[in-house]
Amino acid sequence: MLKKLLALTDKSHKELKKSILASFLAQLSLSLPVMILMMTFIEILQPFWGGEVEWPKLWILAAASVVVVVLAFIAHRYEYGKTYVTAYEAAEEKRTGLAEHLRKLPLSYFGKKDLTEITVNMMSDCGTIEQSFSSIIPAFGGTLINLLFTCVLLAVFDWRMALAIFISVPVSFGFLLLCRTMHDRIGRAHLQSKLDASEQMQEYLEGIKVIKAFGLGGDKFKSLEEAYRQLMKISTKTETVNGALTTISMMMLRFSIPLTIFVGLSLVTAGSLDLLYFLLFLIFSSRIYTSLSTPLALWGDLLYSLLAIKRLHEVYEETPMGGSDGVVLQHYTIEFDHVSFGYQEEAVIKDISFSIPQGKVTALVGPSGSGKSTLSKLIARFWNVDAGSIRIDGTDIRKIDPERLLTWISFVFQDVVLFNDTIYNNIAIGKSGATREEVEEAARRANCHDFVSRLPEGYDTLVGENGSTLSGGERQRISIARALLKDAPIILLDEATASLDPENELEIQEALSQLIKDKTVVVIAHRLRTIAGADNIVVLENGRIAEQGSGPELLRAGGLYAKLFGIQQETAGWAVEA
Ligand SMILES: Nc1ncnc2c1ncn2[C@@H]1O[C@H](COP(=O)(O)OP(=O)(O)OP(=O)(O)O)[C@@H](O)[C@H]1O
Repeated sequence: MLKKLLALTDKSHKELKKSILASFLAQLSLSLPVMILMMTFIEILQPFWGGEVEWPKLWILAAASVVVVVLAFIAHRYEYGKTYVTAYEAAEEKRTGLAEHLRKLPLSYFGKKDLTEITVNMMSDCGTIEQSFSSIIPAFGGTLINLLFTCVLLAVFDWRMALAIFISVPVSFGFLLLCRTMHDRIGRAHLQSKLDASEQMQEYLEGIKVIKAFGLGGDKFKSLEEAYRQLMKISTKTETVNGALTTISMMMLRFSIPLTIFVGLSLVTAGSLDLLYFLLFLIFSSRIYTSLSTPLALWGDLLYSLLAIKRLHEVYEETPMGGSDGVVLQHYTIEFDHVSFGYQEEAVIKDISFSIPQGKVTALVGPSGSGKSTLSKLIARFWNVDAGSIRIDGTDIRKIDPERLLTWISFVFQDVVLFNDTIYNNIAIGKSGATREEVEEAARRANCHDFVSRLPEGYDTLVGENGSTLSGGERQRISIARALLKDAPIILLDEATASLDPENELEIQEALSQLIKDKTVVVIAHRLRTIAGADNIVVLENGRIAEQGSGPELLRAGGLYAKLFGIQQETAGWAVEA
């Protein structure tokens, strides 16, 4: 049950059971001295009701006390080790498992969820799991088992007194169970509010340049402030409700005290319970209620953890893209066969069929929003098509595992993604196990070597977050070096030189020429002169193919391509005028 409820792996389930057992043993080790004390009292007070003190028994009890102290020490050490180790292991397992799972999800998932939500899932929800595994679930489970154990033990002494002591336990937990819907509602609102505040903070930090440039500090800060005020309010409300419910349940629990006194006195008066036993039951019951306050106080936290775990597992319920990782491709001709696709309901690509021959350069052109980038990302299976199929070497790409498919494809985008790592490592991710010579050779061919050599630490220079210490052109060349190292047979280029100065552009054009030699290339072009020599130019308009052919053919045809070409010729002479 625990395994299903918390969606645990076999290993975590086993470890969690061990930490509950450890918590039980630790609590038992605290109860045992009280029992020994009870038995010692009974023994010492024997003369009061006409018996005799049995000294050997007292010596055994004294020895038992020493053993119990040692056991208590061991049990607490074991509990500490088990609970924390289990918690950190479970959180680590969840975080890495989640990261791995996310990698396999289609990009459409990331369209539905933004990055902040995923980050909160990974950090905050996993943190809640860490806390619940270290201090909530073991303590809760351990106390309940200890309670059951004590209940049975006391029932052996006198079942009527045990019943009077424990009767309020199911009542107060029953009350908490009845209030679960309220707990869940507030817990969900709290989690959502935390997410909203994180989103606001992320937007604030990401947009700090724009905020400064446009003087939006006041407005943006106000919405951030409001998000945190809301979080403060809902946090206070959560604590108030939790506190009130816990207090009520504890009061219910303590109803058993007068009941125990009443039952005890009745039994003593009727002569069926010794006064001494009655007093000892009273002492013991007060201890039980103190230890019971732990699970009652943890109840709210437990439900909150379950909500966080549930939210985390909604991510796991998203199905990764299927496909075999054993597919082998011999040729790299790409065919679009009546492909339609839309990010939402509306189709962005409409019944498109065309072929991208192996070893040739195919350019995709068209007005902004016509679907060029979408087509290139469909080749890499970032999304599955809605209708029709895309085939490489005759194999429908939906039959190929996405990670396997990407081994044959290299991307060079305008918005280069670099990791906050050394230049060397940023290039080396192109090929696992690449040698230093291979990395430097790729850097040379991508025109990176000269600028890298001028840096104080050369290839070991850290590039900052997303390469913030490098220029746009340098970042671009590193991404080309990475693609050169990967040496994939299919290259997808999203016109990489559009935003660069002429000198940088030349260097990148040279690097790109190296990259695309003998490859199957799909290039998305914004400036038509850069793809005038492409083998085939596919002109898109509103998600459909308007025309295709070579540059001269299309110019002669006088269609959309010729029109776009004409516009670009006119704007080529544009200049800022005072
Ligand atoms: N992730 C997305 N989610 C929803 N809609 C999207 C997404 N990406 C693109 N679109 C929409 O799909 C359409 C085609 O976009 P796409 O980026 O393929 O066009 P494009 O021809 O490459 O444009 P541009 O030349 O401006 O880069 C546009 O209407 C765009 O708004």
